[in-house]
Amino acid sequence: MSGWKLGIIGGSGLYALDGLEDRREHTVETPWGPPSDALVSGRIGEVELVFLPRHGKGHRLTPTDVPYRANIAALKMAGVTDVLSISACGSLQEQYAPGEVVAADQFIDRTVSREKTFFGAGLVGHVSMAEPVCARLSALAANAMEAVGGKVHRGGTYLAMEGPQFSSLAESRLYRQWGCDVIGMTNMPEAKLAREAELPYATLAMVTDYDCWRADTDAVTVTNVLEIMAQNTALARRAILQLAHSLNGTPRTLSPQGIETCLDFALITAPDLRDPVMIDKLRAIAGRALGV
Ligand SMILES: CSC[C@H]1O[C@H](OP(=O)(O)O)[C@H](O)[C@@H]1O
Ligand SMILES: Nc1ncnc2[nH]cnc12
Repeated sequence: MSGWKLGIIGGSGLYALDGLEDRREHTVETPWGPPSDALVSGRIGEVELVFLPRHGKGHRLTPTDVPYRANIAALKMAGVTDVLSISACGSLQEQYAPGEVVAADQFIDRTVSREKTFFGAGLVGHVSMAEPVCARLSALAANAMEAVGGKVHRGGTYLAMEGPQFSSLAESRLYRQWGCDVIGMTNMPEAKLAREAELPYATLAMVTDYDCWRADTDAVTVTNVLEIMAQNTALARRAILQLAHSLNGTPRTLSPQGIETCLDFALITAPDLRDPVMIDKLRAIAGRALGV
């Protein structure tokens, strides 16, 4: 086998992934509860994939209610090596038109009502989020998206808002002044949790609308988003399969950014004072670093 096992988190409009060989569905449980839905696993040649619809099939979960910790833990427990998010997003800049893709590499987290860490009392950890995205995975995903005809902008800042309401005009203008490129409701704390689980993470943010800041363009609605996402989804599916095809024959090596060992520099609680219950719970995502 190539050693690649891609975890794919499908966002709005992407609730299933066809075309996998040896397709299986597993209902799983994690120490943080059940993930958004059953995991669907399969392979393309030698590359394994595990698909999870972020909002559940039929889009049952709000961005606030998505069980981000359980989702990342379920993918880690399934043995995935890398996590690629596919997300709908609003454009905050003229140059990102609906139908195009931003391979975002930075985030601003404005979410306020979510569990954002696996750590806690009895086992404290602080990972670096200076480079929140795995540059290698992001480039591979961007290449795959371009190979199937997508227009990709490499790099960009994704503003994660709480939602579920879309932004006011004043907020949208503020985020533009901050230099943000796209806006969505889900990539945080997902990217933070992936890092805590030592999983390389990247996102293809698929532009569906111009939010509400652009003169003479109607403000975003779910109807606009789903209309564009219907076209984007076909492209996203092709890009995922292309990514897997492109990795066949390339044995996986560790991420050049050291993401798979980042907890070596993150755990601060004195070993003899660590809470055994927390250690046991964290075994699922941090067993390597904890030596359990
Ligand atoms: C249906 S529009 C708003 C919704 O779409 C995006 O979700 P995802 O990132 O899972 O594609 C956005 O973040 C909101 O959750
Ligand atoms: N304009 C927008 N704001 C937040 N999330 C979105 N998802 C898609 N479009 C969005």
